Amino acid sequence: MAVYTEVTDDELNAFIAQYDLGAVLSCKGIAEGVENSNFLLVTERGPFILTLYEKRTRREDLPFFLGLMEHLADKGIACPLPVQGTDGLALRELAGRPAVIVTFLAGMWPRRITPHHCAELGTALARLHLAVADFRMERPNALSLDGWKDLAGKCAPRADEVARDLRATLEAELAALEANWPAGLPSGVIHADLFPDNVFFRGDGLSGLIDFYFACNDFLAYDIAICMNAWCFEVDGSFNATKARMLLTSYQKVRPLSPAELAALPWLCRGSALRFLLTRLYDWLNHPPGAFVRPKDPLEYLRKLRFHQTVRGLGDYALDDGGSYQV
Ligand SMILES: Nc1ncnc2c1ncn2[C@@H]1O[C@H](COP(=O)(O)OP(=O)(O)OP(=O)(O)O)[C@@H](O)[C@H]1O
Ligand SMILES: N[C@@H](CCO)C(=O)O
Repeated sequence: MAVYTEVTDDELNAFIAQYDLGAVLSCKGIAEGVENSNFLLVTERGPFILTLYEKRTRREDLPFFLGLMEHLADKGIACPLPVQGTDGLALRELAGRPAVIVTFLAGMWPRRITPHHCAELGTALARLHLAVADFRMERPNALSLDGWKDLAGKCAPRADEVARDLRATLEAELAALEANWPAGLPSGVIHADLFPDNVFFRGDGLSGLIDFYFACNDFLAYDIAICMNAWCFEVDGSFNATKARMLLTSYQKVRPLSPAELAALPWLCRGSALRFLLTRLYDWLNHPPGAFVRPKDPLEYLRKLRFHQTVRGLGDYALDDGGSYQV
């Protein structure tokens, strides 16, 4: 489970004493997630989430992530809000890790994705992209072309243990992406990890977005490509064009895409597939034996990459009308 760092009762009580949250009633590790240690913390003021930031989340990026959540909440986007201590600070230290308490968001992430979920997602993603237009902090995407090359280099010696010719596939794909990666598309802050487990629903309605710890500046349409990969494939590996249409149509009702953004989607989907293939492959090859967290399957993203490699244009996604299908 995703609790890499244990917290003693004494440490927790001393930590909570810095907030106006009353006494701790309970604090339980949350099994979901793979990146950070998360606890459901219940105090006399109600439920909160306590997060201790682990390996991939760099301390120097935390003011960007916390500032972004505050900005989004201020704009009416339902997302966790960092809780400040009595000294006005939200970011502090616990058990040797940077740590933050954020507000608890009610809802459940969808286990079985329907086209309706994708429509709700499209609306929320477009609203997010509009809401960040005046967010002034910046964070370059460390997991774009240069970051992929770095990860591919680290994985190369053992990549073929995971799939036949994977090393050569990665090298060829990196070269293709380098030659074809789009330039000049509308950019801004993107979520960059908006998988189903980061999107909460209450009943049929989307109730909030969580986990902004990969957010960064990049092409806005790249966020759509990440969502197409994470939401629009079935467990048997097939691409579900209806889900992608719902996603694109509802996104475009809030923020229409330019022809250049639509045309770039196949390459953005390839890049996004490679990004998650590489981080999963790295974790697969490097997770400590006996660790509680089960690394995610890199081959799922190799299959998605292979699908996108066959795509020559939006027509191959059955999206040649740019997803202007009426929901
Ligand atoms: N603000 C919140 N309100 C309610 N539940 C939350 C909140 N933040 C996190 N959780 C719970 O904790 C789980 C893990 O959180 P999160 O996705 O942020 O962790 P992570 O380790 O960064 O995961 P990931 O693998 O998605 O990057 C979520 O699936 C959810 O159940
Ligand atoms: N969403 C990521 C894990 C969290 O960073 C994945 O599924 O690979």
